[in-house]
Amino acid sequence: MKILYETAMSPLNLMPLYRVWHEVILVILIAYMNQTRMTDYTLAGLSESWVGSLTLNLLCYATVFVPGYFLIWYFKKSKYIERAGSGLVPRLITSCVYGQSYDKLATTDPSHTRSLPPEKTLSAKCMQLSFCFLGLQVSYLTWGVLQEKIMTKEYHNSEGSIGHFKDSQFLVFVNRILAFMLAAMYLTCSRQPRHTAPIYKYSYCSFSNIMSSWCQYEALKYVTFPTQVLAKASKVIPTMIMGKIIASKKYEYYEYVTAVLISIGMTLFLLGSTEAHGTTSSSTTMSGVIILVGYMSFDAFTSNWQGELFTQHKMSSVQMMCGVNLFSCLLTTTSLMQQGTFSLSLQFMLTYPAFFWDSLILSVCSATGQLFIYYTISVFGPVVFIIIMTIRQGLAILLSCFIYSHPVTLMGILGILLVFTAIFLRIYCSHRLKQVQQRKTLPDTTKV
Ligand SMILES: Nc1ncnc2c1ncn2[C@@H]1O[C@H](COP(=O)(O)OS(=O)(=O)O)[C@@H](OP(=O)(O)O)[C@H]1O
Repeated sequence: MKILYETAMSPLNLMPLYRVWHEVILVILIAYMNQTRMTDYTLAGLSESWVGSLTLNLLCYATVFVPGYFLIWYFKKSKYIERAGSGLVPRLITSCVYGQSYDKLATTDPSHTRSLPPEKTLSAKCMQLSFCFLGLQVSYLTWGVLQEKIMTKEYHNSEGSIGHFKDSQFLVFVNRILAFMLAAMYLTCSRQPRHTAPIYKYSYCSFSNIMSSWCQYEALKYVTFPTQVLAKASKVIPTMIMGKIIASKKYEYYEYVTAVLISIGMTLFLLGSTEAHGTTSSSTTMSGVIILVGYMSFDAFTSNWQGELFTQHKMSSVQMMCGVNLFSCLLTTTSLMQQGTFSLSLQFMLTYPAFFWDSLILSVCSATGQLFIYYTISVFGPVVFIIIMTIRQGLAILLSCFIYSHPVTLMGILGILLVFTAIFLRIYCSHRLKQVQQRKTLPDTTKV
């Protein structure tokens, strides 16, 4: 049994294992088609229903995750770390599977024994928050405009042909590859804290991030505009619930109350200021509700998991950006290649040079936006980040009302007032709470 296990898991045998996995996928697909009486349909047909398209995507991602899972399991089971040498490959395997223990580093690396930075003053914190807020708004407002342009614009070339680009997964890939390259370049030229997290841990939030993007695009086909607005405007509530599940976080009452007020205010504003365009559906179906719940859960998981990684491993935001995008590139490339759409999108890029330039600017905005995302989560945590992103949706609508001279209704104005009151309340209560806590701890410190 031991010999069988060792032969199967030997690195030399990994290629056949990988091929076997492809065979397994084909068998599952055929079984799926048989079971659902879809034998006459092609894979393209399968991807037309959301369940089919989701199954296809998940199977493609599984070709990365399943071998990865078995490799990690094998290295841990065989206690690889105890016999790992000092070459490049052992170091790489150790970083991917185990990371470097923070305690171990503290004894060897002086940069890890330094004391914590002093607590920032209120005005310094306000400056930092305004920096994150402005950075996220500018990057993602531009990104939103460009994304809509790419997905709706007709592209022309010098030979007179016209084309529409429709593959959102390719856009996600283009955004991630540039972000990964920029982060990797920055890491090689700058001094960074020692990286302690096992690299595979980034794959969880990378997967949830890709899945939340997929759900977001897919949901548009199955839900009415008000349902979609309600889901997007109330993202802060699932984020807090997920924080309780993942990190056992405790929130104060004022945080729950202001989260609900922000959600109600944003819903009123978005419903009061926009018309129901952009959605192809005139009714909300069960499928739509399932996909929206998926969107909110994956989105809430992503930022909370990232927040937890920052807390546990103290990596820099660029290290996080590099790690997450590494897996996002791996997952999206695998899926695009296996579904045969990668070459089609590249072909589109070659045929329509204007599309190349639009995608490049889109990825630059996305990469800048990601820098701000990771910085905001590392300094202020996932809930503040989600509130800023929720406000972004409101600002995007306000901007379009301003550009296209749409009026903002009374309900919209009430919504804005409610959101700002809730934010003010949140800042005020958090400040008051800190003062009370400081007063409580003051007698203890004077005794010492
Ligand atoms: N936590 C975290 N980490 C990394 N990237 C993230 C995160 N949250 C949002 N995003 C990316 O930001 C893009 C906009 O996301 P959303 O449309 O969900 O944001 S929002 O609706 O404005 O709240 C969107 O980019 P694309 O995936 O390229 O569409 C999200 O993937």
